[in-house]
Amino acid sequence: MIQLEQVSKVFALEAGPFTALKPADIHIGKGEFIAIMGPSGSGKSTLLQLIGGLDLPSGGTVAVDGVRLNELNEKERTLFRRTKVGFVFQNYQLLPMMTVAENVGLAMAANKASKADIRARVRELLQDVRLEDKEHHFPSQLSGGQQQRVAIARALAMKPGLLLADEPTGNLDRSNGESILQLLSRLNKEERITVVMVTHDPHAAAAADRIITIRDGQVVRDERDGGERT
Ligand SMILES: Nc1ncnc2c1ncn2[C@@H]1O[C@H](COP(=O)(O)OP(=O)(O)OP(=O)(O)O)[C@@H](O)[C@H]1O
Repeated sequence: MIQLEQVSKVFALEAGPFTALKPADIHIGKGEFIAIMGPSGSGKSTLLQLIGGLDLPSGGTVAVDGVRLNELNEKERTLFRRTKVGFVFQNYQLLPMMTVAENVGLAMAANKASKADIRARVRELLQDVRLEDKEHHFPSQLSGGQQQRVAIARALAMKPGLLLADEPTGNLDRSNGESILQLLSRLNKEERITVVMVTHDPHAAAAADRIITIRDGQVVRDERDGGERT
């Protein structure tokens, strides 16, 4: 489903070029649940952004469902992100002036879906994350765990096959973090959504079926079910 071939990322800094990701080959199959681990600054978020087309590599290619992201123009890449990928962030990134229902329906509204379709899908999603009674609340009226569940519902609005989560449990206590991990696992197992989650928490990573470890911009380990792959 996702193929990274010799993908690298170099940032041009005043002090000179800085390599955030050294050339890496990573293949992610449909329906996998992957954790990307590594110390702070090792390149985890950079890798996630390349997979999701939020950024383009300096070298190599990223292909999702056979589509090479570097061959898309800006408009096509925006459409790709909006329809094929769901993004979840550590700080939820909900819009504070919009209700839960409006936040969840945002991508559909941007894609010009009808009001009735949006209402039906939002209801379905909020049931899925067990927040059907919070439809008219504003994000500030919810707990962190609830806000993250809204963010996950929002990410799923366009029925993407791929969910990318950057430290989704990073701001949550153990029990709220646990419920987010269970939700991601259920979406992965029951709805066959491919999940790629960045985390530095080994407990969170244990929810995944495969753990890719990065250090200093280099993939140093790729482990599945306790057995090493590379
Ligand atoms: N836009 C940018 N411009 C310059 N340098 C960047 C940029 N984005 C990331 N970097 C650098 O690339 C390296 C990798 O950053 P990245 O955010 O991928 O790390 P990370 O493993 O996700 O870290 P953390 O766990 O702290 O979030 C860091 O040294 C960072 O400073």
